[in-house]
Amino acid sequence: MARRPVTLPQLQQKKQHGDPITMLTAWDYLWARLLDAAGVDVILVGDSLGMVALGYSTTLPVTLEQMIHHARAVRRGVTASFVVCDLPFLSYHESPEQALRSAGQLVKEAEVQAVKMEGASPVVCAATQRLVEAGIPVLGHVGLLPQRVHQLGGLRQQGKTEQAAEAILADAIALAQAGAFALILEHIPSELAQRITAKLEIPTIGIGAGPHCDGQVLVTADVLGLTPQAPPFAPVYADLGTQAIAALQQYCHDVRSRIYPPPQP
Ligand SMILES: Nc1nc(=O)c2c([nH]1)NC[C@@H]1CN(c3ccc(C(=O)N[C@@H](CCC(=O)O)C(=O)O)cc3)CN21
Ligand SMILES: CC(C)C(=O)C(=O)O
Ligand SMILES: [Mg+2]
Repeated sequence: MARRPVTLPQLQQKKQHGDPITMLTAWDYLWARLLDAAGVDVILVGDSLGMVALGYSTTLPVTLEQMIHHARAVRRGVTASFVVCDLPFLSYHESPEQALRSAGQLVKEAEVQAVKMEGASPVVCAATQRLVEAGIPVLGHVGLLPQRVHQLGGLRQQGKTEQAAEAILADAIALAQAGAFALILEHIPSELAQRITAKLEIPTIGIGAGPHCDGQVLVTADVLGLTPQAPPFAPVYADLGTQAIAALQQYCHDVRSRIYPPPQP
C-alpha cells in the first residue's frame, strides 16, 4: 500500500512519542525513489552532494543553481518522504532577505518542503525567523559545520571542551527560539547531544552525535559503501561499491568474450 505523505507536525510528534526520526540524503531521482520506497521519513538534499556526486573536496563550491537542479530531480522521485534541502555556502549569509530569496527559489522551483542552514550566527538566526515568518520551515544545524571547514581547520568533532559545549548548546537554543522546526547535531560528544535533546522541545537529528538524539541522519552513499572517504562515524550497511565494480567487470568480460549479447531469437 502506498505510504501517506509525511508532514511536519508528524515529525515533531515523533519526539513526544519517543519514536526516532529516520533521515538520509539523496541527490537525484534514482536515489530519491530508493529512499522513498524504503520508508525514510525525511530526505535531505544535502550540499554533501558536492563531495559525493560532484567530486569536490568540500561543500563550498556548490551553488544554489546546482542545489535547485538536484532538488528538482529528487522531488520527482518522492511520493511520501518529507523533503528538506540545504542552502549552500553564501546563499544565506548576506542577509535574511538573501536567505528568503534563496529559500524561496528552492520552494518555488524545486517544491522542497523545508530548507536547512548551518550555524546560529546573528544573520542565520534572523534568516531563520524571516523564513519561518514567510511560511518556510527551517531545519537548524549546529556542531560541526562543514561550510566552515577552512575556519575550523578540518572536519573534527566539535564541543569537546566545556566552553565549546556551552556555545553549541546556546546555538541550539537560539535556533529553537528563532523558530527552527528541528535541529541537526553534527559530530559532537553524545553527552552534549543528550543535553541539547533534553533541553529542547523540537527534535534533534544526530550525525555522529550518539544515541540520545530524536532521530538520525547519514549520507546515503556512506551507508552503502559507495564513498572513498566516509566519516569515522558512518556505518556501512552494504558494500555496494565492491558489488557494483564486480558486476561491471563481469559485463566488460562478457562483451569482450562475446558472451553478451546472446544471439537474437
Ligand atoms: N560523504 C560524506 N559524508 C558525510 O557524512 C559528510 C560529507 N560527505 N560531507 C559533508 C559533511 C562532512 N562530514 C564529515 C566528513 C569527514 C569527517 C572526518 O573524517 N572527520 C575526522 C577528522 C578529519 C580531519 O581532521 O579533518 C574525525 O576523526 O573526526 C567528519 C565529518 C559529514 N558530512
Ligand atoms: C550531513 C548532512 C546533515 C548534511 O548537511 C549534508 O549531507 O549536506
Ligand atoms: Mg550539508
